[in-house]
Formats: sequence, structure tokens, C-alpha cells
Amino acid sequence: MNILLRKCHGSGNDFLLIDEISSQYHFTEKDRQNLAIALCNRKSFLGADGILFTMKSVHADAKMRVFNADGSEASMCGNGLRCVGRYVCELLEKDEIVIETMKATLSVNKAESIFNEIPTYCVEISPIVFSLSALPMTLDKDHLINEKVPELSDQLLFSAVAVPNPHLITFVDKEKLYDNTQETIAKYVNGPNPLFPDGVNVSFVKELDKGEIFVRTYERGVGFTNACGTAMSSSSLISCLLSMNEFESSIEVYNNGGKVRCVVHKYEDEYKIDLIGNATYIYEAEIKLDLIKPELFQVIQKSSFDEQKHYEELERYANQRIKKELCV
Ligand SMILES: N[C@@H](CCC[C@H](N)C(=O)O)C(=O)O
Repeated sequence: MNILLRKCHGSGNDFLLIDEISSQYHFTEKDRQNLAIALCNRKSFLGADGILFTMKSVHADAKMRVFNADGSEASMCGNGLRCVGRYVCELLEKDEIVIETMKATLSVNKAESIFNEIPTYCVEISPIVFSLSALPMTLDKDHLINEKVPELSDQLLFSAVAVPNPHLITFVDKEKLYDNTQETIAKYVNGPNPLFPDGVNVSFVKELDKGEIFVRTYERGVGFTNACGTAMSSSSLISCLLSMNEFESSIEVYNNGGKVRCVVHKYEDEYKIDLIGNATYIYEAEIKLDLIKPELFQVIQKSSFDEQKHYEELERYANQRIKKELCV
């Protein structure tokens, strides 16, 4: 069969978007899993952090299903939702839509450009749940906000939140950002372990100036990525809870792939986060494959978009800022 793919990214977190609205592919669950493993393989011609299956929805403008590079399905993907959101907005010629995801139907709207001419979208990150059973995290308490977890470290303070995919967050100094502590912890909690039966996305966060943080994430099902949208949203939320930043104010979130903006909203008994950032198309490709052996896919045609060069300007700006603050 032939499949049309659109390679896209949000903050350098890159995906292959497969449009099942305009084409009828009839994938089984096993096909989706196998496609993610085969096409996201960085040693292949394509390579990506995940696949965004963009589908029809009964009650929303479209539905997004996200598969990590290891074939596991995630309940949510913030950077991916901006890409799917842009794609569906353009398909339906709308500026505001709602997208069904595994656990929630979320709003997406076209936003004012975050930097020069970069296509920018604002997505809703919700529901937000602190109960450890929601992650799930097995610990003898209900919540974990800025506390030690001796099984993980005798120094670091961790917070756990589901948005609704699971995140473990710790604020660190710049020396800890790039030593091997994060990788060691992330590999432990994403292998067979007593704390996180389903694994967890692990972020190390450095406070920069007021209203600015840097987030580095080891993603469940992928490994280190340039950025993780739900992790940057969760880190912004925790930074507000710890009074480093303010609710209802913009937080500039730097990452290894650029930067996004988050605004954390606090209502009476719930939180919601706006995640605002680029949704950039890199290329469109047509591949030919047999679903029995998708790893043997062939590329039939590929045509590039020329918007990546605009994104690279933001990347340069963000890198300079990071270099200055973190001396990397
Ligand atoms: N990169 C994503 C999150 C993708 C899913 C994650 N790896 C998980 O398994 O929860 C984002 O931008 O949020």
C-alpha cells in the first residue's frame, strides 16, 4: 500500500502525521504499533519521535491518536496537538477547532506568531490530575509536590502530575541538567520498577529569570527529545505552585529545540494550561510498504516545505539565550 505522510514538528519534537480523514487506510491496532516502530526508527530515511494519526471524530472536528517511537500509545501529546491542530484547521479552513484525544476533547486555535512568521497554535492542556493513582505512581501518599523520593534520589525534590499523560518533574541547578542523573532515573522509572508500572516522562527543569524556565525531558517510549509539550506545560504549572512564576502570566519555556509559551490558569478547583508554540511542516512524502513488514518501506516521492528556515531563526535566538544562562 502507499501512505502519504507529513513530517512536522513542535519545538523540534518531530512527528509523522498520517491523515486518515482524507484517505482510507484501515489500520489495525497492531499496524499502528508496527508503523510507529518502523517509520520512527532514526536509522531509516524518515525517523521521528512519534506518529500522529489524524482521524475523523463523531463529536469533535477531528481525533488525534499518538504513538511513541517504541509503538506504545500515549494519551496526549502537546507538541503533536499543535501540529494536528494546524493540519485540521487548514483542512477545514477554520481558525478554532476541537480535537478529540484519548481522554479529553481539547480546543486548538491559531495564535499570534511566537516569533517572526512562524505558524503558531495555542492548545489546551487538560484535564490536570495530581492524584498519584492517575499517573499511575505507586507511593504511600495521594500527591507528590516537591518532595523527596528516596528510591530515586536522596537530594532531588520531585513533583508528579498527569496532564493526563504522566510527568515526573524536578527543579535542578545547571550542573545537574546535563550530568547523567536524569538518564539514570528516567531509565529506571521506564523499565520494570515498583513506582511507575506504566512508565513516566521525566523532566529536569532549571529556573532562569522570572517568567522563564528551561525544560529537558526524557520521554517515555522515546528517550531524550528536543522538547515535550505536556512536560513543558506541567513544569510551568509546578513552577507556579512553587511560587517561582505566576498564574495567568506568560511563561517562556526554553528547550533544546527552541521555545514555547505557557499560561497556567487557576480556577476554583482545577487548572488548565495554554501551550502556545510553533507547528512547522518539514516535508510531505509518499511511501510504499507492506503492513506485514513496514520496516522495508520505500520512499516514492518527497517534497519539502520551506518554512523550517523561519523556525531556525527562533532556534538560534533560543540557543543564544540558553547558552547565556546555562553556559552550555
Ligand atoms: N512529546 C509529547 C508527549 C508524547 C507522549 C509521551 N512520550 C508519553 O508517553 O506520555 C508532548 O509534546 O507532549
